[in-house]
Amino acid sequence: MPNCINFSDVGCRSVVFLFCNLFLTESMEEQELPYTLINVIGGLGGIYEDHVEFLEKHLKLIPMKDFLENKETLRHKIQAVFVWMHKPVINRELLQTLPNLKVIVNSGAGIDHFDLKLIFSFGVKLANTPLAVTNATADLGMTLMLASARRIVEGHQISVSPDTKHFRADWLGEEVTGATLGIIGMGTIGYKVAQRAKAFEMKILYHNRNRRKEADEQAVGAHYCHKMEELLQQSDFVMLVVNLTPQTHKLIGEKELKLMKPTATLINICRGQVVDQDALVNALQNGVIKAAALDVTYPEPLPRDHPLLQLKNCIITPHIGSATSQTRFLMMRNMVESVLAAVQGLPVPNEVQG
Ligand SMILES: O=CC(=O)O
Repeated sequence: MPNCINFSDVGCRSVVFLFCNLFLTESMEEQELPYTLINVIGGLGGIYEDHVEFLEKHLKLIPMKDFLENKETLRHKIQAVFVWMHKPVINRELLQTLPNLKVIVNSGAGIDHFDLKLIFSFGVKLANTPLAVTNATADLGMTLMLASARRIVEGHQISVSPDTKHFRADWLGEEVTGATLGIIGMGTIGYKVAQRAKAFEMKILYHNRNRRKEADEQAVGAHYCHKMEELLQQSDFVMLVVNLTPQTHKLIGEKELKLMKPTATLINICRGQVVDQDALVNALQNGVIKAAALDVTYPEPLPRDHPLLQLKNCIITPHIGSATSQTRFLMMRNMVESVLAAVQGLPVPNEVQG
């Protein structure tokens, strides 16, 4: 029975697919498609083409533009809001406008862009897609670490440059194999990073609010650092994988960067605001640390004249942790599944607890 599935216990992507299939097939037959407001700009233009058929089979999608043009007719019908990629504007006014709203579903794991107290005060549920994004995001963390260590972006630029004199025998990167990786935030994604780093024979340190079970630590050979300072001082690569909360806002600032080795690299795959960006620019310009590799910044994208974009020792990707076709499709399916469960009054998979 779909309402018996505890998705938080499901570790295997294929099992999630299987259960989703059962759930979606049953619910489709029994229910009128739920009216779902979707935060895309202009028609369904912000949705991947190969998602549209699936989405329209299960949900009656109302793009924001259509909603705004026919607010009075639609507002009582909307049961769900589908927040796809863009930062949503879920504010009091919208919540007041939608009296029958049951659930907001968010693509991705991070929910720092929602006012949870406000949403829950309207009796509305919130669901995200934390399981779907773990592998792709951990893969990107490894990609950034390797790309930075081996200077892949510079290497590419040299290779495509018309000036062949750019090839230099003394052009060297750093070895990842055997180096020390400090993971700050050992949730599901942090742990996936550790599993991958183990295969690179890295020494793994981690800092987390709660220490992991001994068996988890042993499985990846990770050593717990109660004090983050200890991890910063010892690591060759420091990877940030925390949720953005008031406690983690600018967690890494001038003081923390100074604790890092001058040969170390900072990798950020969580949220830009976890790092004091001005302090990072200063550290990269003055050799306080060797390099940075960032999938996240603030704002996103950075203004074209931002100093981080001028630095050779900083590589930046445009917040693409979950951006693989497989993961994005799974996220979308998980979100549909949460909408269908909520409108049927069933336990909502991936529901964020208040
Ligand atoms: O940023 C990506 C996510 O929140 O999953």
